[in-house]
Amino acid sequence: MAALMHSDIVKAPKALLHDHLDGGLRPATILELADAIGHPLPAGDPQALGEWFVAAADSGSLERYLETFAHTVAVMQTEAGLHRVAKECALDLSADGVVYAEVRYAPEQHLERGLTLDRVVDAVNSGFVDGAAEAAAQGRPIRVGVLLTAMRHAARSQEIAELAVRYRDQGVVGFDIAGAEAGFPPTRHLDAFEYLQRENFHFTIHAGEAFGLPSIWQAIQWCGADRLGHGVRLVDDITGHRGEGAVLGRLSAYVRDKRIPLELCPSSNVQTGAARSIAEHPIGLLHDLRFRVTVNTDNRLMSGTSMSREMALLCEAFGWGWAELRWLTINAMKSAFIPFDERLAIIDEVIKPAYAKLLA
Ligand SMILES: O=c1[nH]cnc2c1ncn2[C@H]1C[C@H](O)[C@@H](CO)O1
Ligand SMILES: [Zn+2]
Repeated sequence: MAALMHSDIVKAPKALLHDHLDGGLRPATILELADAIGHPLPAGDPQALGEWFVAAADSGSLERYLETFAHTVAVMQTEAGLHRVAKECALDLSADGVVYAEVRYAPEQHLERGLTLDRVVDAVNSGFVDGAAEAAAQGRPIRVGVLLTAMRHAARSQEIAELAVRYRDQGVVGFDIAGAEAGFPPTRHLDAFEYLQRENFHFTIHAGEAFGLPSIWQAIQWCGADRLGHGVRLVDDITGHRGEGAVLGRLSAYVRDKRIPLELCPSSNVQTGAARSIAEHPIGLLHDLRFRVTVNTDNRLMSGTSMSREMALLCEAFGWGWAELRWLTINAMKSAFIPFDERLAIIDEVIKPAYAKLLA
């Protein structure tokens, strides 16, 4: 059977758990916002700027990949800029057929022009509300939940964790830490994670992307992460290959037994060197071994991608079809940070009926 086409996949409902707000701007918007504040950019038209981001992020190193965010974060320092970026994010995801998205960003990176943390969160939230309302009016409803990220090299995780909890009834559904992984273990932020656990709050941790098993082990066993951002290096704890009786070590077995969700981001991993190619991406093995695998975009701008494109690439590389896309989508929805009854409603009322038709 021919691989599913991108245009088919756009029409299917999708759930996205790992998408950075500051990694998903429209190039045209960056140009306009940068012009208004006099921020110099490496290219002068939307096409060339989009290509510049992908090429610069295609670096083979997480540290260099992260340098490209200087240009997106620079134009997200005002309420109007943040509102616009969030609104367009909701619209772009819904146009791609995403029905549920958790979008993350680090409020502490948006204070350069005098905003407070609360004003940053308010501006982003209102942008998402307006974008979701417009998407619904266009007949493509989307639910957006926000994750607040703390930067792992900085020292504001406790403050950001408290901010997330304060906004838990106003659109913020979880917490995360991101940034360079090597040299910045998750246990540096143990106080924040312990606080979040006492508050019965949800969090994910970027771990096992640029650094290996110790980072994943700390995220799960010291910090108590609900999910793993990437977690792709978990394969270092699995011996053997696809279809050849792979053997799980203690940590990978624990992650699988506990159904800890993996937020895998195939294109991003190829760009930062965490995987050699999509075809060689560990998602094939992790799928075969029935880990709780989810597919994500990470940074749509830096990877020139979308949920539908990531899925199309996987269908092409692994011969996957609607059955696998349904499995991935339900895995993601089961792993979302919104309440159980709301997750179930999206699975039963939106995802299952749509995939039943596609599979028929
Ligand atoms: O894949 C990633 N790994 C670690 N950090 C990341 C990744 N993608 C984005 N970030 C960082 C850069 C952003 O400025 C920050 C908040 O979204 O998170
Ligand atoms: Zn990420």
